[in-house]
Amino acid sequence: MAEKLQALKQQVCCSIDEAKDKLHGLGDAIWHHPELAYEERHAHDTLVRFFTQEKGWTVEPHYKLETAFRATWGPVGGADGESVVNVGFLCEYDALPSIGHACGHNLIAECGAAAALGLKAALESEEAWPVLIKVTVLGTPAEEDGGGKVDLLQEGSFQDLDVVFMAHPTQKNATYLPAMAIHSVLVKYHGRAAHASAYPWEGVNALDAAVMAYSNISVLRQQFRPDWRIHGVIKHGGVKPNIIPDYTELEYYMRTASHRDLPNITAKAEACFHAAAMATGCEVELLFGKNDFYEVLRNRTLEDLYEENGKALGMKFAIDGFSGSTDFGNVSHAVPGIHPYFYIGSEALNHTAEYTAASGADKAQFYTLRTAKALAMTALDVIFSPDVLDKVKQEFREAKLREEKP
Ligand SMILES: NCCCC(=O)N[C@@H](CCCN)C(=O)O
Repeated sequence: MAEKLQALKQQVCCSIDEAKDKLHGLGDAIWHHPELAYEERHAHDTLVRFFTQEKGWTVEPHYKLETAFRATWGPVGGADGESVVNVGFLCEYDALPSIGHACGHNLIAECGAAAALGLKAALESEEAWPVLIKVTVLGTPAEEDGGGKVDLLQEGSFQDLDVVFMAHPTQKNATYLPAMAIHSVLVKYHGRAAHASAYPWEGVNALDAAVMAYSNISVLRQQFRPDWRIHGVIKHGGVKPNIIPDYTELEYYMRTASHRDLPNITAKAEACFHAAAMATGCEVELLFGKNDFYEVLRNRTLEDLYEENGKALGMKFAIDGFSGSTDFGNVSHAVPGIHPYFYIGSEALNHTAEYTAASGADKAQFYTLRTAKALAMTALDVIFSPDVLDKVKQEFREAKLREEKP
């Protein structure tokens, strides 16, 4: 049995290696054409074309969202009437404003596609499987802004999946990093314009409100728990020194270790925004983001298997580190899964121009495809033994119960 599983894992690796040029072409096409959240039309079309050209995939473009897609293969194996084990791989492909693929989501898309291709090839190489198996690739837009996975969860797109996999590029390999829950808000101050020299007393200064809000938050921050974060930018700050700004806009991200604390951090931040409005006489409007992201619910069974497979491929794993937030967090509360991080051959930091360069460099290819192999090998572990899937699901149920306790 163990030898058979090893042979299948070998098949995963060979198939991904054989497909490396077209997989590189996929990641490259997305990297060269960065698109913002919910606008990833080129990436969507590129991925849809890719899976349409591959044999055996049923592809659904514009799946529930304009720039989402689903590609499915199977079911294969098993006997009639058996329930299907449906393994999901997720592809992200949105970029950041101004700096392109500075978070390497082009590589996430490539990695998800590669893992799915590798797993399919291994499954095809074997005639008899004890269970019915299906492979699903979900193209999930808008991770950087909005949360396409949360939209898709609300549409029921994850309901028939048993386990989900994706991986995110960063400076090291890690089976897990503590992604934070996040809530966002757009803050708009409305004041009154006036000539800033001739009759300033007629004005109501919306920039003063924005600056006070920024300072209030900065003061508040020193009383935060170490695992809370808040950060913002002034998106509009006025147009000319001699016009008292009648409109300003800020955007803030509020993060906590658990989504249960988001209402607490939000209430504190709201007080800061309202205080600035009251002090300056401005009106304030708070527009909260449509989807909160949850922290990632861990599945150690999957993490351990992934680490074992990664190590067999030569990966070295870090045991600590920091992260931002991800809408995979919400997925992990609905379906067991993992969201490991992978090194791409560069020490550059995510969300910098240097990282954009690193995620488009040829050097990143080896690491991305190695990660895809480890994901597909882990999927094989789950498929190959019903006990492993039972353990994964049991751990998920227990984590949910713990998490739901008051
Ligand atoms: N953990 C993956 C990092 C990806 C990332 O940077 N995501 C953004 C999400 C912002 C959602 N509005 C982040 O700032 O954490």
